[in-house]
Amino acid sequence: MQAIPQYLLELNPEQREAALATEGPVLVLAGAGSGKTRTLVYRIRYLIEDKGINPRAILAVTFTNKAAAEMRERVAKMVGRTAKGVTLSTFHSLGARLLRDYGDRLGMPKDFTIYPTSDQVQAIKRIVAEEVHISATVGEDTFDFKKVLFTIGDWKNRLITPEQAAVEVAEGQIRGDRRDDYAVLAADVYPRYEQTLRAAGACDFDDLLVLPVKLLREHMDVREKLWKRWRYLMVDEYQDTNGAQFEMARLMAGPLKNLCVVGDDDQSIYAWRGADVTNILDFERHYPGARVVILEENYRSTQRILEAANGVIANNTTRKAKTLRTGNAIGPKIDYWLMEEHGVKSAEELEAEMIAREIGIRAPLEKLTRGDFAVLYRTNLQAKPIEEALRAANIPYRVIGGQSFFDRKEVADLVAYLRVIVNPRDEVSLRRIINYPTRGIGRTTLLKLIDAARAAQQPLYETLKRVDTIEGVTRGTGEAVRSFVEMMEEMRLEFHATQAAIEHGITTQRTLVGFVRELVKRVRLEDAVRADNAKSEKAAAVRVEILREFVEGVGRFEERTWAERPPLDEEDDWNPPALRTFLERVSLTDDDDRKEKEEENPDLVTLMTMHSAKGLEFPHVFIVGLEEEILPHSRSMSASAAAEADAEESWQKFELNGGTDPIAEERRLFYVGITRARHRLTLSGCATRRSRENVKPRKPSRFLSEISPDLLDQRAGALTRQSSLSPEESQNFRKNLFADLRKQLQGGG
Ligand SMILES: Nc1ncnc2c1ncn2[C@@H]1O[C@H](COP(=O)(O)OP(=O)(O)OP(=O)(O)O)[C@@H](O)[C@H]1O
Ligand SMILES: [Mg+2]
Repeated sequence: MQAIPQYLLELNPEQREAALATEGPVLVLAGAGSGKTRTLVYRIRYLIEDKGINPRAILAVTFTNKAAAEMRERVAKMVGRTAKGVTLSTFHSLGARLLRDYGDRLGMPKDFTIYPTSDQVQAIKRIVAEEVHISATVGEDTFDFKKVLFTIGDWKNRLITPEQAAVEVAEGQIRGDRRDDYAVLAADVYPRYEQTLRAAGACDFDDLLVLPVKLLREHMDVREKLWKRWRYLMVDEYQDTNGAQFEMARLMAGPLKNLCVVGDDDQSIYAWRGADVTNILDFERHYPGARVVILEENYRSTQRILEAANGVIANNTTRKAKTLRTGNAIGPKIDYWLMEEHGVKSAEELEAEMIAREIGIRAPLEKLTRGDFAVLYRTNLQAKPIEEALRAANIPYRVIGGQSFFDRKEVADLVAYLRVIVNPRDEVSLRRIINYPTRGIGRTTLLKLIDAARAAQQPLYETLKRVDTIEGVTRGTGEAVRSFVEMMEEMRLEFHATQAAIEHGITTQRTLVGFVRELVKRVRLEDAVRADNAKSEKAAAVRVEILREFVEGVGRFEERTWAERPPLDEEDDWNPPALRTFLERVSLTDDDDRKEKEEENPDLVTLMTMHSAKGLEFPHVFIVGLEEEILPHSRSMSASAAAEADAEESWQKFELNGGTDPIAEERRLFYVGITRARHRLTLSGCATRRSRENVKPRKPSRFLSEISPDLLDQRAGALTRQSSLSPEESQNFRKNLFADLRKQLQGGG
C-alpha cells in the first residue's frame, strides 16, 4: 500500500477517510467547526498532488462568494499556482457561467441581463397593471408586488414550471387553502413574467439555477461535455441546497457520481429560500452506496462556547442527534450584557458603545487585530448603531451584505445605461433611463411608444428609432426621442469598437473604464445626481463619489482580469475583460469590489448577519439584539415592518414555508452564530427600545435561557462605565498600556 502523504496527517482519521475517498458519492455529516471545509480543502490537494488529477477537472461549490473566496485562498496556499485551475464557485455563478456558454440552446442571448429584485418588481408591476386582474380578496390598494415575486421565486427554487404552478394552485383552491389568494395571482403572472424576461433577453437570480437545470436535462451533448470537464465535484454547506441546486449537483455529477457533499443539518438556515434539509438527510437514498463519514471533534471553539451551542440546539426536537466534543481549552465565560438606557442614550446606542469599548480594550490585551472581531445580528437594519459607535471610536470596520452597492439609485441608473448598450432588448433598463436625466420624454409618450412596440411585436428600442411613424407623438417630443436614440447608437458603436479592440488584443489594460467615463460625461449623469440631491450638498457629494467609485470599479475589474490571464495553453477558460462579464459580476456579488480593496487592509472589524456568517470563524464574536421578536424574529410582524426589516427573509419564511417550524430555524440560526466564535463570545440585548416617542420594554430572547447559567457572566444596567475585565485582566491591561506609552515616549525622543 502506498504511504499516506505527510500533510494528510494534519487531519484526524475520519477526516482523512473522507479526503481519501475520491471515487463515488461521499457524505460528511457533522457539527459546526468539525473540519468539514478543511476536509474539502485537503481532498482537493490530495486529488491534485497525489492522484494526479488535472485541477481543471475539480469543481467545488459553496454558498456565498465570501466562502468561495476563502476556500480559493486556502487551496492556493496549500497547492500553489496550479490550484488556479480548480473551479471554486457559488451555485449561482456556476449557473451564470453555464448559461453564458450554452444559453443559446435555450434561446438566451450571449449578453443576457440578470435582473436584480428592483427590476423584477418593475416587470411584475407592469404585468399586473397591463395584463392580469387583481381579485377582490387580494385588494388593489393593499396589493404587494414582492409577495407575488416571492411566490414565483419559491416555485422556481422547487423547479416548478408555470404550468405546474397553475395546477398546484388549482388543487390548493379545491382544498380551500387560504394562502392561495396571492398564489392564484402569482400563477397568473408567472408565465407572463417568464415571457417578459425572455423577450428582454433577461433572467432573474433563480433562473441562474432553473435554466441550467433545463439545459442539462434537455441537452445530452452539453451534459457530456460537462461530465468530461468536471470529474470531481464537491459541495460545501449541502444542508442549504434547494430543489434546483440539488438537481444541478445531481446532473453535473453524472454517471461517475464523484460527488462529495459536506454539511450539518443543525445549520440549515435557508428554508425561507426553499432550502430543503432532506437533501442532506436523504443523501444515502439519493446516492445508494454512498460512504458516510461522521465527524465528532470540534477544533474551533472553547469548551464553554461549544457547551452553550450544544445546550441551545438540543432544544430542537426533530434533529439527527449528534455529539460534538472538543479538546480545546475551557475558555472564559460567555458574557451576557442586558443594556438599559441611560440619560439621553438609548439602550441600543449603549450596547453599540459597549462593543466599541470592548474591542478597544480586548484587542491590545489579547493581542488581537481588528479583523479578529465580528459583530453578528439578525437583520441588516441592526448594523447602523454599531457602525456609528465604531466610527466614533475610530475603529475601522466593514459591513458585509446590507444595501448592496448595486441597489443604490445612482449606480443602478448607470448600470441601466450599460445594460441597454450591451443588450438593447432590455426593456426594464431602457424604461428606467429613457427620461433620466430628464429629456422631455413624458409618461404619455412612453406609453404610446410601448403600445406601438407591442402592436408591431418589436422591441421598444427598435420602435424608438422610428418615432416619426408613430401617431400622436408631438414634434418636440419626437425630437427628444430621436436625439436620445442617436446618442445611444453612438455610444453603442463606440462600445462595440472598444470591446472588439480588446478582444483582438489591440488594446489591453484600462480600456472599458475610459468608455464608461465617456458615457457618464455624455449623459451628464453627475449633474443629474447633483440635481436629485439638491437639498444637501453633502449628500450630493457622497452620491457623486459613489458613482465615481463604481466607474473606477470597472477599471479595477479590467486590471484584475488581465492579471488572471493564465498561460496560453490553458486559455480556453479565460476571456479578456468584457462589459457583460462586469455587469454579470455586479449582479452576482454585491461586495466583490469592496472585497478587493479590503484585501489591502484586512484589519477591519466585520459586521454581518448570522446568515452571512455561515462557515466563517472569528476569535471574538459579539451577537447583539438577543431579544424576543428579533431572535427569534417576530412572526406577527406587519407586512410593512417585515418588508422594512429584511424583506426577503421575513416574507418567505413566514408566508411561504408553512412546512418548517420557524422557531426551530431561528434556533439553528443562533447555533450558527454561537459556533462562529473561537475563544470569546459576547451576547447582548436591550431591556428597552425606543420607537419614536415611546420607550418599550423588551424581553430577553428565549434562547438565552437554553444556555446553562454557569457558562454565563451576566451583567445588567447602563454598563458603559463598567469594565468587562476581571480584576486580573484589568491589571494586565494597565501594565501593557503603560508599557506601550513608555515605548511611544521613548520612540518619539
Ligand atoms: N484535524 C484538525 N486539526 C487541526 N485543526 C483543525 C482540524 N480540523 C479542523 N480544524 C480547524 O478547525 C476550524 C474549523 O474547521 P472548518 O471551518 O473546516 O469546520 P466546518 O466543519 O467546516 O465548520 P462549519 O460547520 O462552521 O462550516 C478551522 O480553523 C480548522 O482549520
Ligand atoms: Mg465549513
